[in-house]
Amino acid sequence: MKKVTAFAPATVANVSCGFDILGFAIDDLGDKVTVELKEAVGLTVARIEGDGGKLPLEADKNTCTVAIQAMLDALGTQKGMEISLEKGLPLGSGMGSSAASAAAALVAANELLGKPFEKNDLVPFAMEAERMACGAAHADNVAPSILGGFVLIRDYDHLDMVKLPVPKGLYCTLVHPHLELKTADSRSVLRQQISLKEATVQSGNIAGLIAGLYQSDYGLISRSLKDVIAEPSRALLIPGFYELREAVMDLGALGSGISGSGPTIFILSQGRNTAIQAGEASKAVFEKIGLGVDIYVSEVNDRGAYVQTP
Ligand SMILES: Nc1ncnc2c1ncn2[C@@H]1O[C@H](COP(=O)(O)OP(=O)(O)O)[C@@H](O)[C@H]1O
Ligand SMILES: N[C@@H](CCOP(=O)(O)O)C(=O)O
Repeated sequence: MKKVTAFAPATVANVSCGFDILGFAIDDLGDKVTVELKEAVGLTVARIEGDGGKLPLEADKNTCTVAIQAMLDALGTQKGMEISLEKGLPLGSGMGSSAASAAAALVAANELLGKPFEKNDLVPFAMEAERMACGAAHADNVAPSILGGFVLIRDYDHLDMVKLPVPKGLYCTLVHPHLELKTADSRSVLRQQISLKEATVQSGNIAGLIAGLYQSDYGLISRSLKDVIAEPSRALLIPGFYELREAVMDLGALGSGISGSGPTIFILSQGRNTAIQAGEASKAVFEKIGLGVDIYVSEVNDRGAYVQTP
């Protein structure tokens, strides 16, 4: 085998109360990466489609190649590989765009090398790509993009990751306003200190959300979708954020929050109908503001990144 293509999905990081420690994967929407073995040692990005010419071709600046290089370094080997990227995700969207490219590249390269790594082991390599792209090696996009489902990162020092159960009938609506927000920029607006009271509130909510997922307790999930750490600073960067919340809660959604670092907003609902209605209500909110939006409705994707058969 000389050439492998893999797909990796979009992700919602943080999920309100889980700043940097929780994320889940979305169906269908994502990036596709083809990796081809070459004689001459070195990694090259040959083609990128769907990025409007915005992404770097340099191997040390593209998340595909940075992630693969980290994997080759761990193997203590060098290879010749040519990468082609089909960008399915908008940049700086809060849907884990940089992460999906890295995840797809790693799954393709790992397959090409005869699978020296389990999927779990690929996560630290993708984190190196996140470090390069947004200044922090956070795993809450790359882990769910690679592994699928809801993934909790309990601890970064030992990269202790836990895949959580997904209640049947849980749907996500993604509302992507046509704005670009770089993760590095929306990390820079965060407060570096929080009070004891805020830490207590946030811990209660993350614990509640996880218990709610295990018990398929929609009421508990809904009550726990609150963020007192990142949302207060970041919501100011997203017009219509609070109006949207009011509109979707009125029609029975479980909750809404900033997807990753924004500007995309995620809404969780019990059942597809509510998720679709939440999307329509959100569109109306943004139409009033005069801002275009794309709406996606999806279940939680349990598969994560996978190799595509030709
Ligand atoms: N292959 C890639 N795909 C997406 N973004 C990349 C890629 N390589 C480098 N980047 C950089 O990562 C940044 C986008 O990532 P980020 O701000 O984290 O977006 P998102 O919020 O959608 O995850 C951009 O500055 C972009 O230049
Ligand atoms: N935990 C990170 C998640 C960033 O997600 P992205 O999709 O915006 O890259 C953060 O909140 O900064």
